[in-house]
Amino acid sequence: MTTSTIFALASGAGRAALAVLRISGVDSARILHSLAGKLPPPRRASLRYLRDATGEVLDQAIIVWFPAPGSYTGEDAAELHLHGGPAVLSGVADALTALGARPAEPGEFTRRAFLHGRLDLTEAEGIADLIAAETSQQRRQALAQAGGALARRSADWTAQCARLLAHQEAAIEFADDDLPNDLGDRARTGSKALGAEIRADLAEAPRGERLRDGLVIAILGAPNAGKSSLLNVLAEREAAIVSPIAGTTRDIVEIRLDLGGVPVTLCDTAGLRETAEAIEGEGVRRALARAERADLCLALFAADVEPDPWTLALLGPDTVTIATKSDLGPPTISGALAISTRTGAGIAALRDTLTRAAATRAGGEGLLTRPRHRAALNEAAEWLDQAAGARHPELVAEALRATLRSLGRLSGRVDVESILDIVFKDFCIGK
Ligand SMILES: Nc1nc2c(ncn2[C@@H]2O[C@H](COP(=O)(O)OP(=O)(O)OP(=O)(O)O)[C@@H](O)[C@H]2O)c(=O)[nH]1
Ligand SMILES: [K+]
Ligand SMILES: [Mg+2]
Repeated sequence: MTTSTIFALASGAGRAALAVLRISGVDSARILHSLAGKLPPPRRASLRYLRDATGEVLDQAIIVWFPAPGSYTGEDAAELHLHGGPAVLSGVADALTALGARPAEPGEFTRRAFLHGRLDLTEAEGIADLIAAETSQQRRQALAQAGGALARRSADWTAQCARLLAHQEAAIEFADDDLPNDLGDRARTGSKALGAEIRADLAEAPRGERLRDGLVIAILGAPNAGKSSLLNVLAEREAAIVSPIAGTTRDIVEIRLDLGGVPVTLCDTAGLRETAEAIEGEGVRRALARAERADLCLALFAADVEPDPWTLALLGPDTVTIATKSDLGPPTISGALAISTRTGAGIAALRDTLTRAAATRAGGEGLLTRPRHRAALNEAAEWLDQAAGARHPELVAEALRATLRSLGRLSGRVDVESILDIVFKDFCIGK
């Protein structure tokens, strides 16, 4: 299927104690042999001198030989555990190129693993997510997907659907016989049940997608409400400029937070007010746009001023009302969580509230983690509705075949070329 032999640095770039270089493809054995001498036993680490064609020693390295099919890609493959210096890496890369290997494209190792049936598309996506995971919950979700949680579910749906189709086709086949024949009814009721099963998982899809993407929380309020001060307290560093001058913040300032395992982008925004000043006006426009896109807004009202109409207009189910500067007096708005960045009062309670809010929106690992999954399964569920409602046996069978195609798109068994590029473009080189 693939004729070239590829190589790439599988570990991080830059000077390091070790660097792991990975090789995969039909020429791996020959290349490893000319670089390091006689091949070591499969999957056993051996210490070797690596030499180029002139016999010059490039490094002393640990090498591991993975003959096909027992490798990550399913092809003949090898790993070189080198000393992580730039001259070692360039020397070995030059030697590999001279021996006929070429640098890998991003995600090419995993793409080959997919093509050789080592993993399905959802497992490949899980690996990309695992590499990108920043929090413990993201890691758990990615590990489950890489370990085949969605692949197994999708294989189960596919098997159920194939069985329904077989019943339906049998019903068509034996329609003229005198045999009692409820197979067609079974296919229709089974389609309905399978559709309901898929829809139950679809209902949970937003959580998995949100955990993968992370939540966006925006801080909003009038100028001097204490937005930047709050961002700095939650970030535990001076990320944004704080000053007594109203209209200090103009650009959106973003920091990353880990709220109980849910990754969050917290955004500080320009104070909301009517302004003739062009730059501040643009800041207000951006603040409102961010509020629109945010999963959650923190609406801030300072104790020393009356609530402003701009911030009041934002209140709703996805806002947390916060009374700031509680050291200056009682809240001016009811139902608010009172905080003071000056004394630290209410900050721990706010952190708890935010962690709970994050957990309801993205907490717990989800089975479906990408819009691609949702699209394929929505399509499958719609075809199952058609199968359940169709009168003509041929139409039931046709709808079930379409369901199989939609499910195949999820695992990557049909329409492969069109989805491969979308999935593997997110990968890093060496994976
Ligand atoms: N007394 C008191 N002052 C505070 C508190 N939090 C912030 N301030 C002060 O309020 C002023 C404005 O704070 P910022 O954090 O810059 O307010 P902001 O909402 O970001 O303001 P803009 O960016 O201009 O919209 C600063 O002088 C802060 O020191 C607080 O809890 N108590
Ligand atoms: K300010
Ligand atoms: Mg500010």
